[in-house]
Amino acid sequence: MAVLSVEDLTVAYGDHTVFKDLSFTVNDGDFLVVVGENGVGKTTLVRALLGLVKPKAGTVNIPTGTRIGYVPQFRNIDEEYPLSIRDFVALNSRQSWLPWLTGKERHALDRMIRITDLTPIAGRPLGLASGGEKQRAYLAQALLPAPRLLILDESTASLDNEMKYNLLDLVARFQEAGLSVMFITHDWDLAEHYGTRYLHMTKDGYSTGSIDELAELRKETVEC
Ligand SMILES: Nc1ncnc2c1ncn2[C@@H]1O[C@H](COP(=O)(O)OP(=O)(O)OP(=O)(O)O)[C@@H](O)[C@H]1O
Repeated sequence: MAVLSVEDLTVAYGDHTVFKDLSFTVNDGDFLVVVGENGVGKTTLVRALLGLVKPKAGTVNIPTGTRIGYVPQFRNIDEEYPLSIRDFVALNSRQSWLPWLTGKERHALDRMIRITDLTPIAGRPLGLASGGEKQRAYLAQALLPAPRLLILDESTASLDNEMKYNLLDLVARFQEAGLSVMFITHDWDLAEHYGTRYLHMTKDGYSTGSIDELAELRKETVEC
């Protein structure tokens, strides 16, 4: 079943059309990798999917009640940031109106912290965490409400290779359990390793298809 289907989507900032007539679908359990050069509109697409920019034309269809988790491209967390890793992850946990966490919420939080290997450092201020630890905390926060679709915008860009694979292995475990993933990246190796489908955006248009087709496309493309 489709978690997300985009039809003939056109987004512009003023007179500047970023992309035009874009159509693709993400089904349950898909790992869609979105690749393309700087400035082709990958982040703009995510913003349109999240309702942060209004499309000029076309539609974004997401079944009612679908939860979306989102890990953005940049976050400025400075060293003074006061929340612990645990409290930061917990910001996304409150499902009830109560000002404190219920037993069930606390249980889900502890479980997520464990799965994302944050237990030994959960009490540490987020601002003092390493880049990789921060990424795991952002991921844990996004996954806590059990989204059906997770959008990762360049979430591995600042990590070394081993950390990139660690983080995405974690994401892949959730995908095996049914999560759909949309991963924006410049890294075609990562895209081929984890993706099941691809969306390649260019200045002149786009293509989409299975991950095997991405491997073919890669041979013909200079940008990777
Ligand atoms: N708020 C805005 N107002 C006007 N133009 C914008 C705005 N945000 C982005 N743009 C422009 O839209 C185009 C697409 O930007 P976007 O950030 O979506 O590209 P991208 O593919 O994510 O790039 P990158 O890979 O460098 O992150 C760029 O030309 C950018 O300058």
